[in-house]
Amino acid sequence: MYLPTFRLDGKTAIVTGAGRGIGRAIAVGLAEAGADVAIMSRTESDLRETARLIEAAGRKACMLAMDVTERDQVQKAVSVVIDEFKEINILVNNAGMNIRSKALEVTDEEWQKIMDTNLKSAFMMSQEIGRTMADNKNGASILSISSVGGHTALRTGVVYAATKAAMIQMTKVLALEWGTFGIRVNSLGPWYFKTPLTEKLLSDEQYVNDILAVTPLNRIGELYEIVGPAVFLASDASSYITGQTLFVDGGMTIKGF
Ligand SMILES: NC(=O)C1=CN([C@@H]2O[C@H](COP(=O)(O)OP(=O)(O)OC[C@H]3O[C@@H](n4cnc5c(N)ncnc54)[C@H](OP(=O)(O)O)[C@@H]3O)[C@@H](O)[C@H]2O)C=CC1
Ligand SMILES: C[C@H](O)[C@@H]1OC(=O)[C@H](O)[C@@H]1O
Repeated sequence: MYLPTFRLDGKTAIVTGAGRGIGRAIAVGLAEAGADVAIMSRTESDLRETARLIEAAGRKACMLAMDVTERDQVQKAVSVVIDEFKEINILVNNAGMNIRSKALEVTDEEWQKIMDTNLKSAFMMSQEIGRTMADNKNGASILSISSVGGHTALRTGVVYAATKAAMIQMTKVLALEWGTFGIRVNSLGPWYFKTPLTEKLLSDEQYVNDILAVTPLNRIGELYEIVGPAVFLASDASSYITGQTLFVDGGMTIKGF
């Protein structure tokens, strides 16, 4: 038999920023693949809807309304999830935001907010959960949601791009350090998907035309198209893959002329 399993039956996962958008899609997709899923964001009503979808998929949901930029809240949330699920096999660092200022207009507050939400949160979550994964040596998987903006220049903000590029490097170094514990660390680099973060931009016809002009598949991605790669990297089907970034971008990052 050559085909490995893409299923996650008996596994447990944590997804940050799972209240809506890509995080909700990945959280529900992991549940549909068999995992019990802990979900984190600040808006409880959003989390309740995601939890409903996870339970509709027949899996357990553990809801944590919290701020991923605060170390004490991260530590408390991880401890609650360990109490509930006993161990954590999969971490998805998805929480993120952007303030699309031109470089000359970026304020110190904007810098800090984007850095804390996108990068510091992913590192703190990886540290706090990596500790437990290292103890369990159970073949864990950490997946961070970077962006094509971590690989190529976008007009959507220098600070955001810096956080997403840093996530790609953080992925490589954590993969190097934690391979000995059997922990795999990878990233996904999405191009545009329609979510609350991008809804306004994607309602502008000219902006969408500009996107399609640099996208070989000539269309915007559908949320299920980011879920498949996420389940792949979370599952044993990618058991020999670590330190990598998989761009889910309709070909945008290879666009030449
Ligand atoms: N959509 C796209 O086209 C692309 C998105 N990405 C990346 O994908 C990830 C998800 O993006 P997307 O789904 O579009 O974004 P959304 O804004 O739709 O969702 C972001 C999620 O993160 C949560 N979140 C934000 N800040 C915090 C915080 N401090 N503490 C806890 N949760 C927080 C939000 O909930 P709440 O505000 O209630 O806390 C929300 O659930 C981001 O990292 C983004 O950079 C990358 C490339 C393209
Ligand atoms: C593709 C980018 O990650 C995405 O595009 C946006 O406008 C968002 O702010 C992100 O930068």
